[in-house]
Amino acid sequence: MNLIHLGVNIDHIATLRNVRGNKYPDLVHAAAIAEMAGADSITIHLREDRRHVLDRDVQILSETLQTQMNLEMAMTDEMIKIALNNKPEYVCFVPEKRKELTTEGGLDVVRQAKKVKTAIKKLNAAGIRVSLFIDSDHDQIDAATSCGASFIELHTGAYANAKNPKNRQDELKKIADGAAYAASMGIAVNAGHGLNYYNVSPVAALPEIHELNIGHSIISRAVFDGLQKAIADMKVIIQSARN
Ligand SMILES: CC(=O)[C@@H](O)[C@H](O)COP(=O)(O)O
Ligand SMILES: NCC(=O)COP(=O)(O)O
Repeated sequence: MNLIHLGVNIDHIATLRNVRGNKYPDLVHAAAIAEMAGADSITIHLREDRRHVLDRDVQILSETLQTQMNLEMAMTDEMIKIALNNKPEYVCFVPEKRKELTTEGGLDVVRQAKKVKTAIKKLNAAGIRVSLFIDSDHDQIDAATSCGASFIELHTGAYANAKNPKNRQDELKKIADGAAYAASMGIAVNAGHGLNYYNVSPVAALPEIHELNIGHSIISRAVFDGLQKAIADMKVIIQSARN
């Protein structure tokens, strides 16, 4: 069987923690559960605005992860320094816009090929492999290959957000075409963004895809999956206090 890997993105555990400035829910705890459940890698996106994952999380997770860290980040000197200090197995360069709710598009590797190449060289020299989060476009795939990236991650957001079946099918075709083209160029292919329990299967079926990175939908489902027990546990505690 052609195995596919699952990278679990735990950003939104940090969103929940930061909203109250608490110590919980803790990312180390979340990552350990994800790994015990079968995650092949743990993805975290250290955003420049630190809206969820924090520098401290990267540092602690780099000491505790049993699998592999896929550190998503903007391609800036500050972020590259953080990666070099923490040595994740993978860095994935992602474009960031300050006001976006979540990542809106792929990295323009064609336009900044020289900068991408230099950054990849620096990280590779420290033993860190680099992935580029790009749209499914032949020119971008060619540029990623010639810059020396180990992987590309195809942005599945347009597919996931498509409002009608025809658009969704068109977006799926683009991803399928990009995956096949990238494989023919000899570069490994991951994919992710906005994948959920209802839309993931057609993407997972594409044979060239090595790993899917999925976060928001998994963390969201976990809330409902655990809600009944969480309430029952609290009932036991408050009732026991009266006994
Ligand atoms: C690159 C990508 O698709 C995800 O990492 C996404 O950007 C997660 O970041 P947020 O959790 O901040 O949306
Ligand atoms: N790189 C994509 C990712 O990490 C997960 O994104 P999402 O499932 O939270 O949209």
